[in-house]
Amino acid sequence: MSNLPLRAVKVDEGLILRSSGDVIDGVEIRRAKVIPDERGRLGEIMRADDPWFEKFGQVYFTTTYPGIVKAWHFHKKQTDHFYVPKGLIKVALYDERKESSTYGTVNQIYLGEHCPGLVRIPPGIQHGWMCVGNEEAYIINIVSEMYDYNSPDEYRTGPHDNHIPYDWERKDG
Ligand SMILES: Cc1cn([C@H]2C[C@H](O)[C@@H](COP(=O)(O)OP(=O)(O)O[C@H]3O[C@@H](C)C(=O)[C@@H](O)[C@H]3O)O2)c(=O)[nH]c1=O
Repeated sequence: MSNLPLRAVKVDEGLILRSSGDVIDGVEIRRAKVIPDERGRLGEIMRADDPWFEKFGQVYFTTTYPGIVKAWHFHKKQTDHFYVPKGLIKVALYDERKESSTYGTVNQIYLGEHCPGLVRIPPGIQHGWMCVGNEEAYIINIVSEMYDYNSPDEYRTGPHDNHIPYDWERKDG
């Protein structure tokens, strides 16, 4: 499948979404507050009175080594919220919900310690990321469901050879 062309759309201060159309219906993206001082940094991620907050399933971290792609995944029940405190990733999303107003749309956004932000991904959206920095990236995922060891809500498609109109190749310029 050939790539869909992506154009830049500013979604919040300092966060540029690249999209083949609109922001995917149900996806939310925002800049996150980081407060530095002479001792280090403190970053807010999510709180119980957050308009995005639905319910608590679990929080976990996962990491990715430079150049590695973790994709494509989607969930039938689970909503994900990604935050990247260390390193840099490009997150790609593809809406393959046939009933969606943004069906067929690709979104891509960079998240990392220099562009702190939170991305909310509802069920049914194909998603994944590539570590594009030169150090291991740390991803915190706040999810609405607990991981079911016997029957994970994880549906996977290979990262490169697939029906999704997006490729992970670096774009030099
Ligand atoms: C989530 C989870 C996984 N695991 C296990 C399953 C597996 O053996 C190992 C690694 O899990 P995964 O292969 O799912 O890890 P990973 O590929 O890093 O998973 C993540 O990928 C990105 C792209 C996403 O979108 C996330 O939703 C998440 O699925 O950890 C747990 O034991 N407990 C958990 O809570």
